[in-house]
Amino acid sequence: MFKASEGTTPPSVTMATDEFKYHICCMGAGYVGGPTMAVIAQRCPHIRVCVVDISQTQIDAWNTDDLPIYEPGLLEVVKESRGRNLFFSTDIDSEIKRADMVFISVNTPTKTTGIGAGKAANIKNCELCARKIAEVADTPKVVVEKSTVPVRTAEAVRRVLATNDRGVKFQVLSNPEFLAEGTAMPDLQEPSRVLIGGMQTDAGLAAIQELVDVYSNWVPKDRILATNTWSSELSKLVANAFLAQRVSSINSISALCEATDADCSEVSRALGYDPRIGNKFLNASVGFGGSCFQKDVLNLVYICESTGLPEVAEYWNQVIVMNDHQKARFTQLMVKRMFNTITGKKIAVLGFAFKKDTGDTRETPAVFVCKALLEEQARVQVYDPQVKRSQMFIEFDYTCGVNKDNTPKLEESIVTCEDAYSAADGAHALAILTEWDEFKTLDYQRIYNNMAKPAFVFDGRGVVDIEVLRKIGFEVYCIGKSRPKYSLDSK
Ligand SMILES: NC(=O)C1=CN([C@@H]2O[C@H](COP(=O)(O)OP(=O)(O)OC[C@H]3O[C@@H](n4cnc5c(N)ncnc54)[C@H](O)[C@@H]3O)[C@@H](O)[C@H]2O)C=CC1
Ligand SMILES: O=C(O)[C@H]1O[C@H](OP(=O)(O)OP(=O)(O)OC[C@H]2O[C@@H](n3ccc(=O)[nH]c3=O)[C@H](O)[C@@H]2O)[C@H](O)[C@@H](O)[C@@H]1O
Repeated sequence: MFKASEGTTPPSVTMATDEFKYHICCMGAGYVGGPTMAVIAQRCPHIRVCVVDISQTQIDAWNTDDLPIYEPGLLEVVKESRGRNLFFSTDIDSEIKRADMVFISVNTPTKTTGIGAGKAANIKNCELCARKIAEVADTPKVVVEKSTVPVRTAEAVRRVLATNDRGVKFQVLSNPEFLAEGTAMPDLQEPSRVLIGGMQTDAGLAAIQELVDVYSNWVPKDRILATNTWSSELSKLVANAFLAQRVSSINSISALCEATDADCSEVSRALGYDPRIGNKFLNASVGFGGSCFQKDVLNLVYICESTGLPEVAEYWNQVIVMNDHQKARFTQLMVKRMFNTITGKKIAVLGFAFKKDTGDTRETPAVFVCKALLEEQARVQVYDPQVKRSQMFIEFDYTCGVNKDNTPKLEESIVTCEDAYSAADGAHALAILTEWDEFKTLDYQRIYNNMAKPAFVFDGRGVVDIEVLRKIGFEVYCIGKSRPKYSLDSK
């Protein structure tokens, strides 16, 4: 395979498909497949990259400027290469046939039924991709697991690929993705590391080198780590488990800070100066969300249980227990502080996405908090700059099983608003559930003037300046910070 650095002329806009000497196909045009391939296409103009998906709607959106996902900087990168060497298509068979390398970047959600339900990852989509490749391939291919999968999934992928009846040779690599949503573009353009696992045979090592040659078009060599397949697959699960564990650890301490008048951000600051601990990922919050932390930790728990390691499984399960506790603790605090009843009260929810700079709502803490507020018969007025109303209802149903069939008043109890000010209008409390930058600079005096009194703020993201808001007149509660003392305090 050749590289741009070897003096190849970058292709012109009009380069025909068969003029490209190397073809990549990526199965799955989601949060990972789309951005990852956009960056490969941008950094390797000599490679033709095609992202395929079974969803026509998803592919159609990738072919417009209204991309199916919101990610800062993504549209610019897509526009640079789309139609040149980056394509989005539902013609899966043709693109697999043409490809030298096929990435599998499909969703691997937690199983909801059957063996391992609620814990094990469902790799059905990965297997279906492998079956499709086996069915249509008539030339050798390197198949790359980009999806996060249970350790030893490559073994299954290999066996499925071996069912190809034309004697085609495949190599299977593990190349897990470490991007975080909201920062996907810088994470892909300057990755902390690229991990590639493969068989330690001549053919396996050659396949690893083929993928190294793609990444080394822009990633420094010392950040490309080659290893064996199983270590690579497992490292991805462990990386997410360590990150999630860190959030649960600091969240557990946030509860202790609130009980002792210590300040959790000061504790984080003190910890962060120790280079062995590091200062990242120490922000206490209403709980972690996102499509992967819970899924991957539970998958690790399941793998430990299935390999006869119940103590190890229980250790990691506590990360989830603490996260569930943190989400529940937040709403319990709201109800308690608002005189033990929020029935009929209006609560402004600021932020619905699982973190800032994304429109992704999968496993967002906001859905759990809103569900609890609805159970208390509050009226919820939500504002999020990137989440559409329809998406919120999809999330209620998918994550919590709450829909208009079992909750007839759902649609009228959740009001979606154009901005934070209209959400707060007439509200008894603000609940800040996503750390969008714009929530830091809101005109809180204006908000206070239009709220019912006493006006409460429950900050689940450490966004507001507590002292400024208290001076305005708000009663402010912030995760990990000392609480104002009122007669309701038990201490
Ligand atoms: N979302 C994230 O930030 C990260 C996700 N991951 C992992 O990457 C994988 C993909 O995650 P996302 O991109 O978030 O998922 P996603 O749900 O956004 O996208 C997956 C796409 O695959 C498509 N698909 C499913 N089966 C298919 C098939 N047989 N053929 C073609 N397309 C098919 C779906 O239609 C969907 O568009 C998961 O294993 C996840 O754990 C890893 C790192 C970061
Ligand atoms: O496999 C994945 O899907 C990805 O999962 C995470 O990325 P992501 O979930 O997109 O976002 P994070 O920045 O990790 O945040 C996850 C959750 O933890 C929360 N969080 C994060 C950091 C922190 O200090 N406190 C905290 O509450 C965030 O608000 C968010 O809800 C990892 O950071 C990525 O490396 C990984 O590739």
